[in-house]
Amino acid sequence: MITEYVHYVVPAELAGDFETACSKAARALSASPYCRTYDLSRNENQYTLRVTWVAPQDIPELAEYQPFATDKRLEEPVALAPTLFEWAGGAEAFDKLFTAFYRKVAEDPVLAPVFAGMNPNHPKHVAAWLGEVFGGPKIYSQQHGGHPHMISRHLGRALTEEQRRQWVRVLIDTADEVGLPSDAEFRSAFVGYLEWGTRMALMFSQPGVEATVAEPMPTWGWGEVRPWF
Ligand code: HEM
Repeated sequence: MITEYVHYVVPAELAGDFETACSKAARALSASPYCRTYDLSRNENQYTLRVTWVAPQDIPELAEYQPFATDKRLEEPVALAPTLFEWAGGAEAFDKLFTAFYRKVAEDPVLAPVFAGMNPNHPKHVAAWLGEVFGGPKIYSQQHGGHPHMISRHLGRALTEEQRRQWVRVLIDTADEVGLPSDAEFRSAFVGYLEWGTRMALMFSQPGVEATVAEPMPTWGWGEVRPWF
């Protein structure tokens, strides 16, 4: 495992082009089996790209922006925090969570009608989605159509705030029931993603919304609080 940092100084008039190139690079990073996490931070006209690679080969360049790269370095992480996927218990934990969740959904007066025509493999697909977002294998991207497919499954559904809240509430109850880690750090990251993800799903589902489906998979990390390990 290795972390790459690239520091860029980009003139204001090229900031838009730079960010477009970064979105393109994000899609490549998201699809790369060698890339574990990435993020881009900005401070006025300075950007820092941080990428954690499984192996140091296959590192793509933002070629046209190399002239603006002022510093590039590779670091062996001293102690890399486990991914949320690993901390949660891996693929088995996510399968267990969503199998139990959709059993409860079928009995829930608010959610059952929404999922009445659900594909029987839906729980497995959502488990693969969340596992990948949380740093697990890129199964949803490689086998289930990735971000475009997930977004397209919500388009036009006109979900309501009541349904969104109930989805979150039932999933949190299920997480307790199946014994997902209950430490404050994991739960804060978990609930943070659920809040973000469900609000995005609600937004994309509204009538007339045309989503940019070609966005890369989101990746979720520990956020402000890291685990004690
Ligand atoms: C963090 C939030 C969410 C995530 C990660 C998520 C994930 C997904 C994924 C991955 C799919 C496509 C499954 C496939 O590939 O077959 C999907 C479909 C769907 N989602 Fe969501 N979803 C979220 C929020 C919601 C909410 C809040 C609702 C409604 C209350 C909802 C309703 C649906 C429905 C009805 C489908 C289609 C199910 C089917 O026919 O198979 N989703 N969702």
